[in-house]
Amino acid sequence: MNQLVPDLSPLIALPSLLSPVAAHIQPELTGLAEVPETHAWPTLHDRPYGVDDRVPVVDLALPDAVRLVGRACEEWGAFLLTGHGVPVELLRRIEEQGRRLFSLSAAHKLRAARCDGTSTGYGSAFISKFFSKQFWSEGFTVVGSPREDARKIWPDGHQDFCGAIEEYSRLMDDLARRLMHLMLLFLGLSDEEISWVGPLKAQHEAVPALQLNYYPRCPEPDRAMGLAEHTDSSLVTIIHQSSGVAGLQLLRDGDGGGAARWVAVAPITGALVVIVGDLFQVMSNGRFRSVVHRAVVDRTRARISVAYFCGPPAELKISPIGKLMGSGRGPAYRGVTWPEYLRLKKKLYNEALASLRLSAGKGGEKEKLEVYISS
Ligand SMILES: C=C1C[C@]23C[C@@]1(O)CC[C@H]2[C@@]12CCC[C@@](C)(C(=O)O1)[C@H]2[C@@H]3C(=O)O
Ligand SMILES: O=C(O)CCC(=O)C(=O)O
Ligand SMILES: [Fe+2]
Repeated sequence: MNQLVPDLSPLIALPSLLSPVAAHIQPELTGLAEVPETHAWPTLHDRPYGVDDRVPVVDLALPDAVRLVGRACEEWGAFLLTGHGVPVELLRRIEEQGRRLFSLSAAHKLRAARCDGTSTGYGSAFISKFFSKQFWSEGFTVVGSPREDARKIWPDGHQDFCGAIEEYSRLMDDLARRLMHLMLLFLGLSDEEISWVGPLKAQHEAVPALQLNYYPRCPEPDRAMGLAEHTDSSLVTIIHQSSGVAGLQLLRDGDGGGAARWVAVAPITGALVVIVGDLFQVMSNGRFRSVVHRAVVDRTRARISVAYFCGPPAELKISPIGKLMGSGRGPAYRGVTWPEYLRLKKKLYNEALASLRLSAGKGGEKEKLEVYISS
């Protein structure tokens, strides 16, 4: 899929008009009879819907998982994953803890408000600052340990929440590494080429990043936006979504240059959603594309999603892998570290990836293979 840069001009907010903290504070949305003007999005249905498109479902337990994962990443930049081995009980637990958090009063949740200068805690997703309309959602961001923020909310009762987040992050990290291993095998790297960088992983641990999203039910779902279109900055993202409540949509390129369309990701019980992130697009020199996605809301049911962002260790520069460039082709992107890229994303939003692009002919000198995934 081409890197789609949406035309945000009608919705761009004048940041100076927003107070620094106001952007993170949501009015109580549950129970409103209509969508207030502050949350009414005029552009929700600007693109057609691909009602016949089916997001691929990949069973990780199948012997040809490498091909299935690789094809889905090439063609869609995302897929539904079954056979992943993550216990249903853990998915239930993390969702329950999410509901426990979001059902607290606004004042209670705001004890852990994400403020300017901090990147963790309770508030709207940071991309909300690029829009004049607010999202119909609330978020809770964890980077590293959840304990400090969770203690602000539950001085004595944070153990269950933190235990679930920590166990979930561990399992998601293992799964993300397994998936990236398959993705690199599909792209033509050998086990040895992937595993020689294993020791790097031990030296520099990647910091887990996780986002709990809560989308209250909405009286006018055609007017409200849960989470605006974006790509993820990660290498890969794994999402668990409430079963039976649809909301996640992928933007799919039109065939033969036709109009791009939104495709709904079915909320299949127990299936996780895997999304290719911007840093994998860089690492694969554009062979796998990060997919533009968004979340819409439901009239009768609230929805929860838990997104795990797998990124590289902070010190490691991610560059296009030499072997994937082919003879005569140079790197399409300059190398970047995860923290540097997150900063770019916060400044440039959906233009961050394009800002790394090297123009043709420039950057012929291949940067050294810098991947860290162990076998
Ligand atoms: C690791 C991260 C990815 C993320 C920024 C963050 O530091 C934690 C929150 C993540 C999230 C979730 C919602 C969409 C998104 C674009 C955003 O506003 O915050 C992503 C960020 C990202 O992928 O850049
Ligand atoms: O709610 C969803 O399914 C999408 C969440 C998402 O895209 C994100 O947290 O980055
Ligand atoms: Fe996302």
